[in-house]
Amino acid sequence: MISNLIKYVDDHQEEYVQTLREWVAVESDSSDVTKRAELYRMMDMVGEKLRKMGGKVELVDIGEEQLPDGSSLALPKVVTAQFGSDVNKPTVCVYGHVDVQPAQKEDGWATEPYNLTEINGNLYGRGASDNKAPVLAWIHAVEAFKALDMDLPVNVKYLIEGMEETGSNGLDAMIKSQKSTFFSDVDYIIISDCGWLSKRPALTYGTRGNCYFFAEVEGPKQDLHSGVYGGTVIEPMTDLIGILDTLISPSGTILIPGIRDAVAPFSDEEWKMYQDIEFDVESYREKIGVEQLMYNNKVELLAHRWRHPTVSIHGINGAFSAPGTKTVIPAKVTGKFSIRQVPDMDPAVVEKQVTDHLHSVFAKRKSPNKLKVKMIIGAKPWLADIKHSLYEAGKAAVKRVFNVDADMIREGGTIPIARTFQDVTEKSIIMLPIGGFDDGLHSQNEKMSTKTWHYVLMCGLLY
Ligand SMILES: CC(C)C[C@H](NC(=O)CN)C(=O)O
Repeated sequence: MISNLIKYVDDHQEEYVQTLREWVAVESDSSDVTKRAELYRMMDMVGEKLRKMGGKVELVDIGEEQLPDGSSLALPKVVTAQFGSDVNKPTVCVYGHVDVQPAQKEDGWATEPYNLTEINGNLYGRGASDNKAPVLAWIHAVEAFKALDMDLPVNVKYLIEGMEETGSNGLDAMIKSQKSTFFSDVDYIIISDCGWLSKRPALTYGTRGNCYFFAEVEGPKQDLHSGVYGGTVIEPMTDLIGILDTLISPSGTILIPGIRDAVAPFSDEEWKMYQDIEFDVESYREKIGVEQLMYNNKVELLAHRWRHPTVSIHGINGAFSAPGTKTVIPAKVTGKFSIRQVPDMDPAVVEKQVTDHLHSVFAKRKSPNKLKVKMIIGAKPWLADIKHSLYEAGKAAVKRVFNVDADMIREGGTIPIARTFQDVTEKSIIMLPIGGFDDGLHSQNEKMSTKTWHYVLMCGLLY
């Protein structure tokens, strides 16, 4: 009986928050190699949780990653688990990740990022929304059935990884190698690694891809005093900023030749769908805290967020960034930027276009410094068929829990493995967001609302 399940979930709220608190306390930052032990510990905790629920659990070794200094480091194991193997039932596989983006209190957090703190119905902590609470929601859904000794209506598998935030290293190969084993009986894949667009619940049918680049400019043997040497050497930082400035215009036009050639045209049907979505551009602007957006028209804004490519410059390694006034000329600097790409762009083509473009503009500078360009992540975009029965089931579950129709949305961010699931396993995927529109993913004060978490967990039960 669904009412027993809902009562069980209602009665276990405190326990759920406590488990999330324990998970958030683990600094499972996949981009920081010094935190790797924490990431290994996190994967063990996930395995343990699923094992205690009676699942058939494996921690799958996916090999090593090569670090820029030439050394190698073991990737965190991928946790797989299985609940039920009834051939008369469909099998769904829930994918999620438990690694997080970096976070420090000094970045401007109001609370300690790794100490889950509840304020006015929101749970603040790094990874609370991206993606620890959503992973736990799916675990708690099955746990409720098990605890009440109720038969699961479907067989459930889990695939939980620890490298999503750095491009899901090693996971492509694991999925390919397990196509005819772990994935052989999987009918559908569910991902809850995204957020709603507004206060309305949503279903997500597309994500952008991500090509992440390092552009390194190297000059003198060591850092130099700008008073002693300034004016006599061609500075790596000046070169780097010069070439980064040729990537995108102030109004957002990407300047890399050919980059938009493969972008699928924006159809009238899409235009109509975007037009029908309830979305207030002005509150979006206010929430971000900017005076002006690139587009004030709802359709154009959503289109540029979801289905046009863009360039973002993320940082410069080697640059002086402390609060003081060091007067240095850095000897070697690495610019980090990424291109969010959309159907039908291909990361291999983007890699060549970007590399050729940067070398060409650098050559024009006639600088004696050395430029190296490397693509670090090459994750493809993903798009689902919203007419698939998976989306019909999703819409029905949302309608039953929230009593409103789900917004059909796309995601500007990337879930690197989504497209691999689709291409390799040939199974259909649905994204059921368990994050609020204002959760602050990757940002300061990331949070999960207890209400959203609770209600979407119920959607999971009904799904
Ligand atoms: C390739 C990126 C690092 C992936 C990352 N994914 C998410 O945030 C999904 N929760 C992104 O920046 O989009």
